[in-house]
Amino acid sequence: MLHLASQSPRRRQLLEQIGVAFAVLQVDVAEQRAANESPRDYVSRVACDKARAGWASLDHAGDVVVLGADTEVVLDDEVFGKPRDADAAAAMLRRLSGRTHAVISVVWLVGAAGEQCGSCVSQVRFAQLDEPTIAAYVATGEPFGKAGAYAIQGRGAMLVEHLQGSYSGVMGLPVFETARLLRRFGIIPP
Ligand SMILES: Cc1cn([C@H]2C[C@H](O)[C@@H](COP(=O)(O)OP(=O)(O)OP(=O)(O)O)O2)c(=O)[nH]c1=O
Repeated sequence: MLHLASQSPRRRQLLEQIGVAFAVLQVDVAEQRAANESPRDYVSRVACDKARAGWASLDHAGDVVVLGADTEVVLDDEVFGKPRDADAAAAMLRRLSGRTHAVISVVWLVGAAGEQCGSCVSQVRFAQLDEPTIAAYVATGEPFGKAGAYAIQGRGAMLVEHLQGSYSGVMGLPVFETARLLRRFGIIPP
């Protein structure tokens, strides 16, 4: 049985999209990048921490596999997590305006058979955003709870001029890489 160690509705939606049955686990993991930790290593560590915390919370009866994932926006080696308020959201969007940033998504599966990960890095180019556009977007409330203060699956799609990489990865769970892992763990057929 697959357990999703995530509160993200996007991750639930993407797993449902590929027809996988799963249960949701609540885990609480600190998201704090260490000094000298690369953005890629940071995202991977947090995703792994989520999966391990989920695994630790279960009694391991039966064939249990836990999925943890993390997604962050990276610009100039700076990691943009979820904005804490409207000012922080507007500041992130100002920084992303007219530039190309990376979205790193890492997924870990933890089970009795061991631990494995998959990852993807997408490049997203934002249109030039003026202040009224930023203010109107923040006022929709959509930036909250989203890394980089936007949602490509929502109104935020209007800000994205170009995407190279994985749409589902930007949304929070790279489906291709996730499916490959789920096959290896016997959750979906080969
Ligand atoms: C860039 C981008 C991010 N996001 C979301 C996906 C993730 O939910 C969130 C990044 O935060 P995460 O810390 O990866 O995930 P989370 O806090 O939502 O959920 P949990 O830790 O319980 O697994 O940003 C979008 O929905 N659309 C986007 O376009």
